[in-house]
Amino acid sequence: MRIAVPNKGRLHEPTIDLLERAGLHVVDGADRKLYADTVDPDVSVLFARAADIPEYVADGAADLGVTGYDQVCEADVDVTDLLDLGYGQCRLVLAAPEEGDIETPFDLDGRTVATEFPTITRNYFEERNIDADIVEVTGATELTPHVDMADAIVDITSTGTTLKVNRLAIIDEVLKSSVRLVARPDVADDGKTEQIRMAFDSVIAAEGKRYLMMNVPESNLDAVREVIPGMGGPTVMDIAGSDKLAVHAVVDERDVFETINEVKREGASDILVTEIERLVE
Ligand SMILES: Nc1ncnc2c1ncn2[C@@H]1O[C@H](COP(=O)(O)OP(=O)(O)OP(=O)(O)O)[C@@H](O)[C@H]1O
Ligand SMILES: O=P(O)(O)OC[C@H]1O[C@H](OP(=O)(O)OP(=O)(O)O)[C@H](O)[C@@H]1O
Ligand SMILES: [Mg+2]
Repeated sequence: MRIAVPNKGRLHEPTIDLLERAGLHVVDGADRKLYADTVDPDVSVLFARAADIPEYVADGAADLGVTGYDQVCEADVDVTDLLDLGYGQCRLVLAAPEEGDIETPFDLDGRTVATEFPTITRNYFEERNIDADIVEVTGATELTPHVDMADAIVDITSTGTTLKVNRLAIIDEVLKSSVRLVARPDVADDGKTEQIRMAFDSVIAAEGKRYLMMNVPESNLDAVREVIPGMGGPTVMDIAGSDKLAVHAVVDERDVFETINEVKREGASDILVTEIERLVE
């Protein structure tokens, strides 16, 4: 099974990090290498541009791919969206100069729109019966309205800083995006694919969770149970030679502070908090 992952850009590092945490450590993935093995002999990695990944998966150069949903839509190929990986969150928006006369998408009838996403943009205007002229650019899209190349743009925004600096206002949201795990349809139901999807899913499930361990006098167990917001209730174990019980629970990171104070009040001691790498439900 070969997974295509971004070779550079903002999605590269978080994707390598995700592979690591999912237990698919990349072996000898030196800079500029095209392929690398992972610790799993059945899984290798292909490094490619984020924009090329959907095509590579559809064509069979890779079986699975990790890339932005915007790139999946733009490529317009037949791949199956298996899992939202949660990072790389951004929006594709239609934007025009703040001081201009464009206030709605319909003001772009007979006008020009520059974008790195011509397919998505064309579909957007066609669905609304707006006859806009699409100009494809490969970067610095935000500049085009200021050099008379376009009347508006369709581009990515997340914090909004780039639009603001370039005095552009959002007219409409075209698409919401985040990074996805995609598969070629013929391997989407494969056992190995499911293993990889589950491994990624377990990493996402563990995010923002902590593992809480403590010792509790047997007589206080019910009171401690009451205050632990853990998933599916805590695990309770006997401690040999002690009248205390070991209580373990998975708790939301934001509840840890409050929970520790409460269980201490109910007689818990030797409290340990650890990070969770993966959580398979
Ligand atoms: N500002 C942003 N915030 C969040 N996600 C973003 C942002 N810009 C891009 N992305 C996501 O990351 C993907 C790849 O963008 P990135 O800029 O890393 O690649 P690239 O532009 O192909 O790389 P490069 O510019 O180095 O050639 C986009 O398709 C989108 O899904
Ligand atoms: O809303 P913001 O937080 O300002 O982000 C938006 C910017 O981020 C992306 O560019 P990137 O930084 O990837 O540079 P690039 O044009 O070289 O790809 C995108 O093309 C926008 O220009
Ligand atoms: Mg970019």
